[in-house]
Amino acid sequence: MNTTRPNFIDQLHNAWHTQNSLLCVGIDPDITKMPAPLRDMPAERAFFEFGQAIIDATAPYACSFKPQIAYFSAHHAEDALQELIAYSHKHHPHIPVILDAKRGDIGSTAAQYAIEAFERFKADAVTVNPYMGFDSVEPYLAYSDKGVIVLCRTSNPGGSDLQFLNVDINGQSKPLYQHVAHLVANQWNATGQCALVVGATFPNEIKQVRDIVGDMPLLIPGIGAQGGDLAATLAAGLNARGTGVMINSSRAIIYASNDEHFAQAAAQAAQETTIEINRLK
Ligand SMILES: O=C(O)c1cc(=O)[nH]c(=O)n1[C@@H]1O[C@H](COP(=O)(O)O)[C@@H](O)[C@H]1O
Repeated sequence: MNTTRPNFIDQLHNAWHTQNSLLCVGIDPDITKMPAPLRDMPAERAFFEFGQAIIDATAPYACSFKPQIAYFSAHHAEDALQELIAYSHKHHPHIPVILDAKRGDIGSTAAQYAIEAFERFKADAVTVNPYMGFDSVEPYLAYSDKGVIVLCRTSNPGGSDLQFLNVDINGQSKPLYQHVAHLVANQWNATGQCALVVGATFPNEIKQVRDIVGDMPLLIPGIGAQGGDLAATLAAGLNARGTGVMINSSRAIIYASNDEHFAQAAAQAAQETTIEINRLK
């Protein structure tokens, strides 16, 4: 369970300040959107080269990286993901890497997923689904220096199917996502390693969550390709210190261009997004 990486929450606070950035660069490699020379390579090699170029190009503008595991595992490219995270740790050690896996299962299986995230991939944090309750999240919390980022109010339209249902807690009715925010803030986060996912497509709900969780970090996907409102998101999500958020953008940055200058285009998109975030905050 030992790792030489610093504690995720400390890394994040450090990156917010030293990088002057609240931008999380999402790494969702899709071979069909890559430049021609990469499309012609075996997936494993293409994913690593693409990811490496994106990481190097966007590192000056990022507070975190978030590779999405499905893009790799769907194409038998988990080794490329592992290599990419090792590359990021080596060349950009001050930038935390979040493994977006959205895991959720009974404790014994969750323990294996935790090994996968933290020992195999050596991620600094992982996204998890709270639907199966506390014992499904506990195995990740056993890694005390790692971040555990719990889905709360997701960015997709279907998130409302369950997360918006009212639940009765001690005679008080509230939407399920608010109950998740309360649970994580008041019970699951005893070790201070938790964060929550809230979508930029729902700024009103981000505000509700921020009011419940105090300064807890929020991972906020949904700007860029999903059309979330950046200004409203920042107004709702920043904590009292003007930080507290990882504003994720994936496709709008990594596919800013699909010609041979894709990395330069990604750097420019990341820089512009960071400048815009800093202007609005
Ligand atoms: O946990 C996530 O990262 C996540 C949660 C959520 O509610 N919505 C959401 O889009 N995501 C992820 O964030 C990324 C968004 O990508 P773009 O829409 O291309 O910026 C994808 O990797 C999604 O899987």
